Amino acid sequence: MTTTSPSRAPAARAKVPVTVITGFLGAGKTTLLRHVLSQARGRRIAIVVNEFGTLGIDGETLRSCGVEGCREEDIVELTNGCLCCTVADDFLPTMEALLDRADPPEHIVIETSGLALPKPLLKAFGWPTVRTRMTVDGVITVVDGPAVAAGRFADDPDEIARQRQADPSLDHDNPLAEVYEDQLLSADMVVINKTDLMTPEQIAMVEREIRAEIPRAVKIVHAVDGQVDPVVLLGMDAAAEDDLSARPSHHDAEGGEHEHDDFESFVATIPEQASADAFVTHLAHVAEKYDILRMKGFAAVRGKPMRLAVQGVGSRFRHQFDRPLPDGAPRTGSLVIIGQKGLPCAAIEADLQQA
Ligand SMILES: Nc1nc2c(ncn2[C@@H]2O[C@H](COP(=O)(O)OP(=O)(O)OP(=O)(O)O)[C@@H](O)[C@H]2O)c(=O)[nH]1
Repeated sequence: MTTTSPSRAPAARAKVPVTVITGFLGAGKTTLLRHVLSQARGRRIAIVVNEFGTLGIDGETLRSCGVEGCREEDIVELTNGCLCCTVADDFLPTMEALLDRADPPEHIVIETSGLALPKPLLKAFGWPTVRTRMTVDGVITVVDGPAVAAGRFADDPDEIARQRQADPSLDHDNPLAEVYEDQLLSADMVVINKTDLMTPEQIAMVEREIRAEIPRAVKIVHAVDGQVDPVVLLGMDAAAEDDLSARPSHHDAEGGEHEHDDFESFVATIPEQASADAFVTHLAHVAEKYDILRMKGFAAVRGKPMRLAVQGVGSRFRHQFDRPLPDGAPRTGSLVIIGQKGLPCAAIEADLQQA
């Protein structure tokens, strides 16, 4: 026989489960979220999207997902900076507003920005205004498998040894490694994504590396285009907000301060392009030349009534004509460009003026 404390049961049942999806820039979070929405089977899921960069492209991508039953008002964007820094101002009021709706969501999924450290967000679920009303069902960390296999998030051991002589407290020389590590350490489940671009040996190696990184038993799944059954992703019942000490973070070490000063982003306006393929080839070249981490946005192509959506992670690009450009709209486009601090924005912008 199971016994339940009568005083706890109703409150526990009333809590709305919240799944947090984290993962570095371009790992495939929005793609995974689209898949979840396409498989929602009538379940009322609200989405909160936070982006680094102000164009709101993830929100747009999700809104144009074309999934039946996916309502525009269920997608809320927070573009005022990284969630981990704006918890009290933006995040909590947004969550409360969702819960106060006449038809509150059955499940909320939060997509954090690719540069967010998830721990401050998890801490926010302990705040009195939301603590009794929602719980973190699970933290899903999406990993760009090929990027890990290529050593994108690895430190350089020689460089660390050299820097430690000057500063013994230093534990990373690669700013990407810090963000990646924090995101892994907060996970209840890790999705190794983009396995279509990996050999079985690379997948096994990345899985071993991830297991070595995380001190707890965490489920690891593999995916192509984020296609993991929502039954696996949602309903983990982890109550992560009660388990924060098992999820160490660089944010703790920094005394709760976290400026995103290792990275920078800007928006470039793009003239109408002569050809989609030539444009994307040029973008890949620019990404490579300036070591750009992420580019995403839209462009107009001569003679085409549809808008060209482009997504670049490093120098790997995907593009598609996704929707009609409004009549009379200027035939220019916009791209968000994100890189490490010191990105030569003016030079990149100049290179992108080629039509
Ligand atoms: N080849 C391949 N590409 C993928 C896969 N999953 C996602 N992508 C592509 O990777 C790019 C980035 O995917 P997103 O889902 O936008 O990544 P994200 O993590 O939401 O990106 P940010 O929000 O900018 O951090 C897009 O061009 C996707 O189509 C995959 O499994 N294989």
